[in-house]
Amino acid sequence: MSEANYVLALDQGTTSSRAILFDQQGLPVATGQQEFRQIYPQPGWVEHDPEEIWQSQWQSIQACLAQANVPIEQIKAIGITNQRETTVVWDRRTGKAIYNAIVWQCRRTADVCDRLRAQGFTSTFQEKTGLVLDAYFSGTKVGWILDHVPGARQDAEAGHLAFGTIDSWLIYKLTGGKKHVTDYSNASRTLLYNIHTLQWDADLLNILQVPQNMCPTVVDSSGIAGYTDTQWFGNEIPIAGIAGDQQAALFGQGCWTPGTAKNTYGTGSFLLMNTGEEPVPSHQGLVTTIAWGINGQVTYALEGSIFITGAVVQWLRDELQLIHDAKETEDIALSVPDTGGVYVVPAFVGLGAPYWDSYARGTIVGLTRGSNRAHIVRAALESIAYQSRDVLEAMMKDSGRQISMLRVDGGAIANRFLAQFQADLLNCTVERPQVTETTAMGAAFLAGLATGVWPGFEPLAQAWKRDALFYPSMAEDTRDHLYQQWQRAVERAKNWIEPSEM
Ligand SMILES: Nc1ncnc2c1ncn2[C@@H]1O[C@H](COP(=O)(O)OP(=O)(O)O)[C@@H](O)[C@H]1O
Ligand SMILES: O=P(O)(O)OC[C@H](O)CO
Repeated sequence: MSEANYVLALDQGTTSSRAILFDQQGLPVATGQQEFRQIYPQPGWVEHDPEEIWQSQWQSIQACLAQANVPIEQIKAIGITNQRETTVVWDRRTGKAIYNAIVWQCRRTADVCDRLRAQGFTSTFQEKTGLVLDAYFSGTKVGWILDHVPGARQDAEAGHLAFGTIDSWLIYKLTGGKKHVTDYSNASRTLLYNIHTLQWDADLLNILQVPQNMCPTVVDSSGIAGYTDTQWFGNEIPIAGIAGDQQAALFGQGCWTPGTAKNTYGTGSFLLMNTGEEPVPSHQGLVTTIAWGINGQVTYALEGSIFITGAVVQWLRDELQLIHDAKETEDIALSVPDTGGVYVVPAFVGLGAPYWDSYARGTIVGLTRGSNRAHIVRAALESIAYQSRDVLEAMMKDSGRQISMLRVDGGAIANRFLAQFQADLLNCTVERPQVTETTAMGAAFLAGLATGVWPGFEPLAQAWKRDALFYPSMAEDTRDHLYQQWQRAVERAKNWIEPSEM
């Protein structure tokens, strides 16, 4: 009997760590999931404890393997995918982080970015990294840790400290401290990596005051980066896939050719379009990023990063207490024909693409005596689709391509009202896969490609199966009117707080 082959994907997300075992058909056969603490030391600041991240990831692996009951020898590879930009600095001498991980959502370095912009560095960063000078990305977070942890700067200059995004941290742990690596896609989110020369950029490291010796070695997204230490699984399993979660989802959605695009609806939303082997600069508030690198050849993408989408539904549940469960929002939204002119702009942590306004804050406009719970719930769901349209419009302008089909995934797009409204508002067909764990699937694909579990792209394409198509059916004038009103609502949310209030 021939031996079965499996690939273990580790999906380290913003609120939980997941482990999913995929069989050779690309189907998930077992899952483990573990949440961990969100730490909010001040308004606008978000941290995670790196040890808790690791522990939750390890617990999720154990739960997954217990469920699967598959011999370890049949796990041919591990693929890692992660919340991006979140920054860990650890001491090589102890293997311990010197400060909590500063999370992508954290706005603590907004003033540093303001200063750098005022000094005229916007285009330097944009040209070299494809990114916007924003607190979202890792570079200013590393600088903050070096400036605020006593002795850190001296230790960094002496070569004792290592910087990594979450993929690097997990690989460091899994390999028993032997490897300090990251892949092209994660490196491209740091503000320190030149996406054209494919090197850490000396000028940028100098501007942000980060010693180059702290940076990980950049490796392929699909390729053996190291082996797990025997303390974890008994045998050594190759770590053969690494990608930031949004790039992994692009890969898992089968968006392998230029012009194909996906949107993920989780806490935030991330719309990415594959642009092929040439980086496309953005003039519309998007970022240019590396999708993946295979055999040293990188594929680029345009990305619109939206900070709050599914999280607006959590806010309806936890803060406003208008709902008990996210699922209820679908029926509630459908109980009214429209929002009665109400718009929710969920700029809770400022606005990301295409506005990049750290000082925007959330607002509800258009309220009347007749506005009720259903209108607000519906407006909150619609805000997810409007923000995605803001980004899709920018993407079509930047790339010069039409997007007539959008692949979607993530927890919130299970909502059929949202999926249909999205198709209507974009005037584009929305295509949802059966396996919505496309992020983990992408990481598994990258790892399985490198280790011969899948000999090429053809079997991967067969593993992707459609669940549903949503066709646009809204009248053009209705679509235009709704969207124009949304844009007016966004204007009300922009530039709301003072820098001193951060
Ligand atoms: N049926 C639903 N309708 C609307 N939003 C939903 C629904 N189910 C889940 N969500 C939202 O989707 C998000 C969870 O999606 P997930 O992909 O697990 O996110 P993440 O990986 O960012 O934690 C939550 O913010 C939740 O509020
Ligand atoms: O953990 P997620 O799924 O919310 O994704 C976070 C993104 O990678 C941030 O850029």
